[in-house]
Amino acid sequence: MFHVQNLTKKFDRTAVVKDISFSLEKGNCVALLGANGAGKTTTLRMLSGLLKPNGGSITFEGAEPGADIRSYIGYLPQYPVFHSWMTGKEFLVYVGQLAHLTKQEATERAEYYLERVGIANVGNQKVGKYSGGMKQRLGIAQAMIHKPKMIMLDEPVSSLDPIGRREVLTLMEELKEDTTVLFSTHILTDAEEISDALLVMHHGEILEQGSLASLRDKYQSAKIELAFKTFEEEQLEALKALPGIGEVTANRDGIICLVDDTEQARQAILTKVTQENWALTDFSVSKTTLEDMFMEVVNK
Ligand SMILES: Nc1ncnc2c1ncn2[C@@H]1O[C@H](COP(=O)(O)OP(=O)(O)OP(=O)(O)O)[C@@H](O)[C@H]1O
Repeated sequence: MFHVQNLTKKFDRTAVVKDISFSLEKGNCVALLGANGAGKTTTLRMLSGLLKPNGGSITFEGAEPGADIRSYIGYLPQYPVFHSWMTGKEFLVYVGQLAHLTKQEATERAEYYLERVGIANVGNQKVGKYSGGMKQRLGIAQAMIHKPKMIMLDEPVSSLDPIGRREVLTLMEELKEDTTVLFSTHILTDAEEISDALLVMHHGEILEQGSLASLRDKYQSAKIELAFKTFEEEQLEALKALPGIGEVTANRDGIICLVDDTEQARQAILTKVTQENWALTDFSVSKTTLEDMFMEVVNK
């Protein structure tokens, strides 16, 4: 329902978003995942109509040709500015009127969205007294007030404490019943927890995209993690030579073996450990995580 084609942005002569293309399905919650400086904010600002691209197109299915896309999109910036002397309700009525609603419509919507995002009880309190989590909820209500087809949230939970973070993540997951949600994050577990699909951005490019399930299918593999009381380089080499084992890497916590055949690899490792009398302190069989996938994609 929403298509981005060959979108590019340059600052001076440096391209920070490089020819990116993707589509979003209606009613999905999609994470734009990338490290600091990857180009996420620049992308969201272009998609929300705040920044002019140097090239490419953004289209909504069913939109009038040449229509202002801002009426289809709600946007919550990474550092939203609220008028702290206003109450939450006054603020929403104000932004509703800026979005060309009548005062009565804006008031009705303000009441509805205060309820929808779970802060109706503090709607008549000054925003200056809100916690970080309440402010983000108010920011989401502000982005929804004109009933957009899609909302874009830039790092919506990165400044919140664990409780606020949980509340806002749950709310975002619920919101896809009302609208499509695109949010940026550098936190892999947040993306994994609530999104249906991922766009993996690195140095201005979308390196990988797809549903969480399809990316898991493509990248997820079994792994065996080992730790020894003392670690020698020869152990690494010996493990690499065993049957059923793919790539072997060492980090400060131990050794990670990606395995092609879990049972064969498990038996081969344990036999080798016994034969060599290596002092094994940890042994676990698991699956690679989204973080492993991210590292694989960005290091390709
Ligand atoms: N107005 C600007 N002028 C020049 N360079 C800019 C401007 N805005 C962003 N950049 C550069 O573009 C690159 C991408 O920045 P952007 O803020 O889009 O990344 P990000 O993925 O959102 O990072 P973060 O997670 O740190 O917010 C960075 O190298 C940044 O320094």
